[in-house]
Amino acid sequence: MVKAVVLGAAGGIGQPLALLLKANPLVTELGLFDIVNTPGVAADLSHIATPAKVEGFLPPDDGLLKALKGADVVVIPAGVPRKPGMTRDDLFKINAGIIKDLATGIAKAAPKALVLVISNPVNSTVPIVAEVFKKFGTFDPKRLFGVTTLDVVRSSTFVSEIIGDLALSKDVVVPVVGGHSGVTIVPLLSQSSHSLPSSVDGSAYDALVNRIQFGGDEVVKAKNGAGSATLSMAYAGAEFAGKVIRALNGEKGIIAPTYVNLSADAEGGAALTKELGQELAYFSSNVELGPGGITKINPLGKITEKEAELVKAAIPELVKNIETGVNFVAEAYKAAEEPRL
Ligand SMILES: NC(=O)c1ccc[n+]([C@@H]2O[C@H](COP(=O)([O-])OP(=O)(O)OC[C@H]3O[C@@H](n4cnc5c(N)ncnc54)[C@H](O)[C@@H]3O)[C@@H](O)[C@H]2O)c1
Ligand SMILES: O=C(O)C[C@H](O)C(=O)O
Repeated sequence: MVKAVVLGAAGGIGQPLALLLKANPLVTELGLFDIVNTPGVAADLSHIATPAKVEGFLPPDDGLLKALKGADVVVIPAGVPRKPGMTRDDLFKINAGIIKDLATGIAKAAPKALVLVISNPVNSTVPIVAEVFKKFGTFDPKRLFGVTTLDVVRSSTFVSEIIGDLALSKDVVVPVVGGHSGVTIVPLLSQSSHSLPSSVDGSAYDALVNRIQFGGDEVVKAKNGAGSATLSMAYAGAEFAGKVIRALNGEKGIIAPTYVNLSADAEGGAALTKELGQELAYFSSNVELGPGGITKINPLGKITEKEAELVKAAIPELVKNIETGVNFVAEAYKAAEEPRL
């Protein structure tokens, strides 16, 4: 029995993601929350012949808390997307407050849930969720994930395109580490499950790395003001949520890269910190998943000099993004009363 909840379920990502979760036979209950349209989305999905019982909630009458009650997994794609010319950090002003409020709801109604954050800027929204949970005394780093799967999906696709066989893309695995924006997205192409042709060196290698780092911009530009990646993100979100749910269900040996608090596994965090050469509270790396969330954070392992340079370039940006998230919550609570459950 698994209850999954989508916060922001009526949006561009939320709707197809809810569809894919409804299609997941392991999901037995699906709660949908948004500030608009969830009753309609829920009614529509509820006619699909799969096990999940679907319910939609709106803000009145504690809709958020009702949607979250009993949740095992909460996926958050709520918030505004980019338009051309914007960076993900430009979304912080609006999305930070939305994420803080939703995290408050989770702390109150589903403190044991596994929480998967999609809303941008992920490098900062994940620390916001953690800081809110700390205020409520419910923070468990093993249960909090920044969803970076789209970068992994893009890497698989772009690498198989270069190999010349898109049919391979479902098998191509490229670890992507760091964070989820521009230079913080670091593909470890040397660890790709499928070797790149030897022609992919020098400028061709740089172009591939750049395409993976800025794949989001490609979609934002093509959508021309109508938002950012939604369908590929829903696919990626469902893939990651599917892994988390399989692990929750007792399946062993599930590994995925995700942006996590490095205290989730003190030993793994320390090993990674040593590799990075400096302390960082959050970083995306391959993690092993179990029924309670993260069981192990894997270090980067053997990387090339070029990849080490990319990691080095990501660190100052990550430090800044993490600090922005942490400070936002500190400021928000400064004047306000301490939260109470
Ligand atoms: N992590 C990633 O790889 C990744 C990929 C794509 C998009 N994103 C991010 O996901 C977010 C959503 O993108 P989208 O294209 O679905 O946007 P969208 O505007 O289509 O949908 C967002 C939804 O959030 C809802 N919402 C707003 N405030 C809310 C609140 N307080 N509570 C609940 N719901 C609320 C809106 O009503 C809307 O339905 C954006 O921040 C975007 O940048 C992340
Ligand atoms: O690019 C964006 O703003 C959305 C998302 O983070 C993406 O990578 O597609």
